[in-house]
Amino acid sequence: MKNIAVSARQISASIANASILRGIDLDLPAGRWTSVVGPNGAGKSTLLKVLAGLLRHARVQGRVQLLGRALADIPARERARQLAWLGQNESAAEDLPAYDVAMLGRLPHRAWMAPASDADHAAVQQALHTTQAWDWRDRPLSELSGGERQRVLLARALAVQAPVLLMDEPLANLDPPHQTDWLHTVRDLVGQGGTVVSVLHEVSIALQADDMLIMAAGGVVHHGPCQSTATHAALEQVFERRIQVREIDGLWMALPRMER
Ligand SMILES: Nc1ncnc2c1ncn2[C@@H]1O[C@H](COP(=O)(O)OP(=O)(O)OP(=O)(O)O)[C@@H](O)[C@H]1O
Repeated sequence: MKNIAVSARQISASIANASILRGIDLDLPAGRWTSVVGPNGAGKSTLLKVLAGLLRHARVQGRVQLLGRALADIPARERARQLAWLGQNESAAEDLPAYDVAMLGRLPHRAWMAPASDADHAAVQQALHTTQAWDWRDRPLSELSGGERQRVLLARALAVQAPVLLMDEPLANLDPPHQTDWLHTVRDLVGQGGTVVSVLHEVSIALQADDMLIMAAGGVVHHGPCQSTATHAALEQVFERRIQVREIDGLWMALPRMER
């Protein structure tokens, strides 16, 4: 049987009496990258927040397990070591230098008020080099461009060195070469046994994942391998056949469908 990193049973969520997620069941295998795609408003970000235990202002029903334990039973610090999070349009400590922002990812590893250890500095340095954000480590977050800022926030998530990494639109503001770098970073993490779940609007990048979770109207309409024709058909369907999935140079890509 596959090792399951994150599982959800009968997840429903409502905010201000509006139903946002409806009866979601899923098992996300460990050591794989799952991309979550679907139209605007489908509930992707909400689902990711539920999986991370971050949806406090909503009424959430159902059960989430992280690495075989009920998420609600895992103490906050331990959870923060096991599950790293990169949110969408996240506000962060804007006045802090990039290095210190990335160091925030090490907080779950540090004793209260303890100085950063050699291991903490090594993790932060490695993360900032991985996202190519090392050169502006001394600059405050508020002075960075959108893409530079995103790479620092990604470094913060990587610095946690958690076995499970959830990311909501991690490619926001990243230029194409850094999108490719992100792809390689995720592949490396998964190659080392990590589990990555990412909400993506860049469908061609999402198709490079191992598995794809396709959402619409608060539910999961398909969950399967990115290579499978059933996944490609579900993808074209959920986007109203306004995209088409094609193989180019051995890679599955989503292209706009030009005929109307
Ligand atoms: N705080 C909130 N109050 C009311 N409705 C909300 C709130 N947050 C989300 N929603 C609604 O829940 C639905 C799902 O939102 P969610 O952000 O999860 O969608 P999404 O699939 O991530 O969308 P997008 O692709 O546009 O980012 C949307 O209709 C949204 O308007």
